[in-house]
Amino acid sequence: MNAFEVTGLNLWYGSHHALHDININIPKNKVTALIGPSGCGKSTFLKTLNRMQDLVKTVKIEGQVLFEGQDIYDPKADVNEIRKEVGMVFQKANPFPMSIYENVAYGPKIHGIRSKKELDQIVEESLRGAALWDETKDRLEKSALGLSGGQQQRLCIARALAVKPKVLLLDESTSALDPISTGQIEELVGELKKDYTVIMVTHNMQQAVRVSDYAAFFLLGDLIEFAPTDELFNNPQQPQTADYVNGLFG
Ligand SMILES: Nc1ncnc2c1ncn2[C@@H]1O[C@H](COP(=O)(O)OP(=O)(O)OP(=O)(O)O)[C@@H](O)[C@H]1O
Repeated sequence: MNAFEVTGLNLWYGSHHALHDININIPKNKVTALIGPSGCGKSTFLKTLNRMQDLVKTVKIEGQVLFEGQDIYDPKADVNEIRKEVGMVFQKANPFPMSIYENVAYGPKIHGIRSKKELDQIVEESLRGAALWDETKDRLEKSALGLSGGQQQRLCIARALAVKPKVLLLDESTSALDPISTGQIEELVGELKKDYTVIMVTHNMQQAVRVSDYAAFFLLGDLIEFAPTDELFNNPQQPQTADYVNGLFG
């Protein structure tokens, strides 16, 4: 079963044609890594999956992106609902300057949940889901800005989980972290795929190998190859993929 079915996707920033005719089916409840050299369109593609590109004025998009069979670019599609179902965590942790509890409760409150009991439960579940509960349960009222970088990034994952998404998009979410925090998030991603589809941009090929089930290799706006991660790294079908995974460029 696929989470996303993308057909003939093209994207321009003004006159710059940044994604060329992308066709890919991204499987549900798996981890898919987007890899490729800097500037090849990984983040651009990731952001087409929850319409984050709508925020960039010069962007033009053609083609189709189906999420669970629904066309997310249909003029009648509800963008807020899409962004609730397809959550995103960025490269740099960006907790709100408020308590740990309020960071996680923020999204559910915006979506209309008022009951303290229900919010308490969502906060606990989300922090547990992000492997942060044990470290924070005694300091929920303390500022989120007092957490370490790795804890802040897991808090951002908890914040994304709190609105009960189906998909998590991670845009180089470990690139600013030390190896121990990176390892914790990689372990967490392995847990998350039981309940969520995870799509992650990573610069780090070892990370893609460690964490992902499928990998998509982008080069200069083209999707060159998409395959189970083992196959893409050990038996690439395209010469450009072979050169990249063998470290010839990038
Ligand atoms: N908001 C924007 N406006 C104009 N051009 C952009 C914008 N964002 C990205 N681009 C251009 O689109 C191309 C793809 O960028 P993108 O950030 O998707 O690449 P990437 O593969 O994620 O790179 P990196 O690994 O360095 O983050 C680049 O040429 C970039 O300069």
